[in-house]
Amino acid sequence: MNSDIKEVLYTREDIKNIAEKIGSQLTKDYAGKNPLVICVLKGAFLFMADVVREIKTYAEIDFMDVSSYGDGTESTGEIKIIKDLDVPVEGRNILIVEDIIDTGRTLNCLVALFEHRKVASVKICTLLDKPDRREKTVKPDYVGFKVPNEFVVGYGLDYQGFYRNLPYVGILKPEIYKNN
Ligand SMILES: O=P(O)(O)OC[C@H]1O[C@H](OP(=O)(O)OP(=O)(O)O)[C@H](O)[C@@H]1O
Ligand code: HPA
Repeated sequence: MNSDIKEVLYTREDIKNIAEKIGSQLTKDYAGKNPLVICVLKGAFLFMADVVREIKTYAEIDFMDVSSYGDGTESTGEIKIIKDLDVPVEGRNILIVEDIIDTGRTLNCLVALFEHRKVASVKICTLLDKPDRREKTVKPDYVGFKVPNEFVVGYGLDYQGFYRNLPYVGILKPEIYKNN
């Protein structure tokens, strides 16, 4: 699996450090606000686990499974809600935790959905931001790292279901996905 990686961008240590930094900011920003912290499955599961353990104030957590249509390296439009939240969100302060913002379609749709559900506030925390690929407006509030316009995997991010268990973020060798 490691041999499919062209370059390691962020190690587990880098990610641990940035999660601590973001977590301490979130602790300040959300003190007294009882946020609902939402993990967007599946990609955000590891980063979510890191970040919530660094939030030192009351916070509820929930999970949503959304997927862009299609299953290659290109996302193809609208999102599909596979699993919705367990709790109502009207009037809540929502923090969405994501692994990556790429074209922005997923988060653009999700933010619109939460606004439609009349939340008090909605903010975005993402491990990775790939701004060069943006098609839809998304303004992340907490960003771990900006990544170049390359297909990255690991630490939750997949290619066709694999590589999520890599303990780092790396660039996938193009020959891996170009052969498919
Ligand atoms: O900004 P975008 O172009 O919309 O891309 C970002 C989204 O794509 C990935 O999810 P995916 O739909 O592949 O599902 P997964 O999290 O289960 O891997 C990623 O986890 C983000 O949710
Ligand atoms: O670079 C990426 N890697 C994995 N999944 C993704 N979903 C959007 N962009 C990416």
